[in-house]
Amino acid sequence: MNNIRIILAGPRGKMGQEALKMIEETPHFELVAAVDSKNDGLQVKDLSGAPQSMEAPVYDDMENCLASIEADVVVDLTRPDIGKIHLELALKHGLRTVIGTTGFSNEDLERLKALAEEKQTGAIIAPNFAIGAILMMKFSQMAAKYLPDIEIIEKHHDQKLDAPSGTALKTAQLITEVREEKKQGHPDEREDLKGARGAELEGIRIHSVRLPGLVAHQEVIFGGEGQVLTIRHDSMNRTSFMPGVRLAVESVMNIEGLVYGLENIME
Ligand SMILES: NC(=O)C1=CN([C@@H]2O[C@H](COP(=O)(O)OP(=O)(O)OC[C@H]3O[C@@H](n4cnc5c(N)ncnc54)[C@H](O)[C@@H]3O)[C@@H](O)[C@H]2O)C=CC1
Ligand SMILES: O=C(O)C1=N[C@H](C(=O)O)C[C@H](O)C1
Repeated sequence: MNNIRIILAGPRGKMGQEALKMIEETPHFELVAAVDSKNDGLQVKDLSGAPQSMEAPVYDDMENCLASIEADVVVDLTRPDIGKIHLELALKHGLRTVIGTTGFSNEDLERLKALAEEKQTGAIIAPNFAIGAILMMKFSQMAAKYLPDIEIIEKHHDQKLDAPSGTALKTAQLITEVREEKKQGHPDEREDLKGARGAELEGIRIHSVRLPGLVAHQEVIFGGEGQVLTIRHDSMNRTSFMPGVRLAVESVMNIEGLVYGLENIME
């Protein structure tokens, strides 16, 4: 297999540091540059938490990096607002792209899909890279056909910027593919404290918890007459996401167009 040359955006972040280790440990991956919010001109090995063997330049601007560096794939693990911009820039340069940030609207997805097709390149947006979380979403879609009253509780660390999580949104979207929109709870229920019933997507309630000590956790709760089914996934650390990042980088080399969700590339 030829080496896959990677530009990583967000190398100092919690996910970025894990991704650097994963790239270093993968024989056919090669880090050719990193894009950080600062530290232009340094080497990746100079960044805190980076492996000392990584002799790739750091850029503080994605456009400069793309203009200067030959690469195969851009991996973005930055922030919801920045991931979107980086994806568009990378696609315009005809580069393959793996995006771990969330917050893409349906309009964004349509626009970026058209751009990937126009540039005849591939992109993967993965709201969750953990294989267990993908299974949780698939099992939830399966269960929703039979138990259509559903609430989602997602719990994350208190540094998370977006709510609800991309995983909760993707779970709800997958469920809406197999379940009619429905009003849940009592027809006359009221919120005496705003937000008490959580957010709503086609009748599915989504509740977001943010606390120190948490990493990334989700429960999908299905209620039926005399029974409750809970499907739950926990990421205890960020290493849990790395097999999925590796799979996405390898897979994006062979796809054309935009793929939204790792479930679409898992065999
Ligand atoms: N898809 C998935 O499975 C997962 C996705 N995430 C998402 O990945 C992103 C990163 O998560 P964490 O590492 O926990 O966050 P973090 O806050 O620890 O790291 C984000 C990094 O991005 C950098 N950054 C900000 N603006 C930038 C720019 N313009 N250019 C380059 N770098 C920039 C920051 O300096 C920081 O080092 C978040 O959006 C999070 O929601 C996190 C975990 C799993
Ligand atoms: O910000 C995080 O940490 C995570 N973000 C993703 C999301 O929004 O679902 C994936 C995972 O839950 C961790």
